[in-house]
Amino acid sequence: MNKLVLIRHGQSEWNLENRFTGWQDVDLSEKGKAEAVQAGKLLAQAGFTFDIAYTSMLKRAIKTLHLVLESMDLLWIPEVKAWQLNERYYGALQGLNKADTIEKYSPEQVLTWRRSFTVQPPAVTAEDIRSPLKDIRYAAIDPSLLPLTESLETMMERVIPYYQNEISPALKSGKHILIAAHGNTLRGLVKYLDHLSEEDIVSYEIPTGIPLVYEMDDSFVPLQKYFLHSDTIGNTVL
Ligand SMILES: O=C(O)[C@@H](CO)OP(=O)(O)O
Repeated sequence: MNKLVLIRHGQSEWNLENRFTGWQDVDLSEKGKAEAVQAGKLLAQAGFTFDIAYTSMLKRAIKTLHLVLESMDLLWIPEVKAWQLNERYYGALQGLNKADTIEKYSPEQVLTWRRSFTVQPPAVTAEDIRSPLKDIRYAAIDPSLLPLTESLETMMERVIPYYQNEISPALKSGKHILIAAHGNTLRGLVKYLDHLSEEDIVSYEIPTGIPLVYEMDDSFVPLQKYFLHSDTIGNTVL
């Protein structure tokens, strides 16, 4: 049985403050750190091990990965940081409070910005302080690839090719893989792996800091998936 483990970062400071985050590089909250440590303990207890890990260029995912690996005594494994695994770029909404934004526009408008497959939130300008073009960590990347806003659909245009070209070959070579990323990055990956429709993915949510385990057949077709909670251990089917 081939397994692939995905984990959304633990609760971030802006999850806690209910703010649109996207590519803003906010830290984990204390609860988020504890979630990551607990996830690592559960993975170790359930007998998981990893040969390589993939994460984004944002510290909430990187720190989650490190806390998980530290809990598993696997800090030594190779890790790859890829901007393609960054959270969906939330454009000009980044930094705003979600409840205030509902008040200012409407619940329907905010829901559309948050969960529509195709609608992009308002873009930032290239000069905006939040623009990836202003961020040194993306300086080596072709600027035409860097987003100023993204829908789930356009985000998947970077996430899925990265999965197909980098992660899937490693999986097929027999490596045990952990991906520590973000709510929407992982929603996009789940949509791809499970062939979900645009309608189905709208209501699919991924909690912070809970490992999502894919079991795959010999052709790496997903057979089933489950969240690893303490009560899941010993009972791997949800
Ligand atoms: O703010 C964000 O970047 C994301 C994830 O926290 O929020 P949402 O749930 O609205 O996609």
